[in-house]
Amino acid sequence: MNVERGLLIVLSGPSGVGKGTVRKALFSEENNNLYYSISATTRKPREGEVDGIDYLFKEREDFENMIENNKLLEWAEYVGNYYGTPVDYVEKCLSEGKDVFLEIEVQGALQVKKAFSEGLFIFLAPPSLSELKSRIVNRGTETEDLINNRMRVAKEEIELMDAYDYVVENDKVENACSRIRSIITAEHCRRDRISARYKKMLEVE
Ligand SMILES: Nc1nc2c(ncn2[C@@H]2O[C@H](COP(=O)(O)OP(=O)(O)O)[C@@H](O)[C@H]2O)c(=O)[nH]1
Ligand SMILES: Nc1ncnc2c1ncn2[C@@H]1O[C@H](COP(=O)(O)OP(=O)(O)O)[C@@H](O)[C@H]1O
Repeated sequence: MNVERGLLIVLSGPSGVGKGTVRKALFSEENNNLYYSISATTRKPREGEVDGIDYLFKEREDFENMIENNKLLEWAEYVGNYYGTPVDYVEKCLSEGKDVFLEIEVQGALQVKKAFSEGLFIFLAPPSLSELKSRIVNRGTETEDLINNRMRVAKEEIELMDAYDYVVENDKVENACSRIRSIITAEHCRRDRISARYKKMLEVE
């Protein structure tokens, strides 16, 4: 049977805007056809993070082998560490008609856009730069140097938001989630899957 390919959904935006929080909220609800792609990284696990759930934690050498062997759909070096999307999982889901959700930084999202222009690209934006900084500070996972580094990168990333299909403001987590759900629903309708089914039915008539 010919299965319609799934939708590749890319959520991106500056560090600290709430990508992880919004993604976890989205996945805490029932998602019939949405699958999260777990990234590989050379970053050390934070307290409470679990290998194989939050990330696939790798040594630099292992990550570089993945790059060399084309095991990554995209990868980026971000504030001193590598992050990348294992390609096999994404391809397998899409070919089975499942929607795949990537939560990645901006350089990586733009790489995916080049390879998969049919993807759905969503930029999560903070209500303001000062709110972004206080979210990073309040999260308490970064030293002052790293915070300044992330804010510097964030400003560069925000300038790239027009390259995305949609910009979603993360004022409240539940608002951002409902906007993202609406966008996914609308995208499925836009891609005309139902009309393709009808065309087949009409051919049989
Ligand atoms: N390009 C790319 N970026 C990723 C990937 N996985 C995570 N990231 C991004 O890397 C950045 C740093 O992630 P992390 O160290 O977990 O910090 P946090 O997201 O700011 O809490 C974030 O913007 C993530 O969205 C990936 O597979 N590829
Ligand atoms: N809508 C929101 N309002 C207030 N705080 C938020 C919101 N979304 C996320 N946060 C908080 O901001 C901080 C950064 O969120 P996180 O999900 O780690 O961001 P990212 O994954 O984009 O780096 C966390 O402390 C989180 O609880």
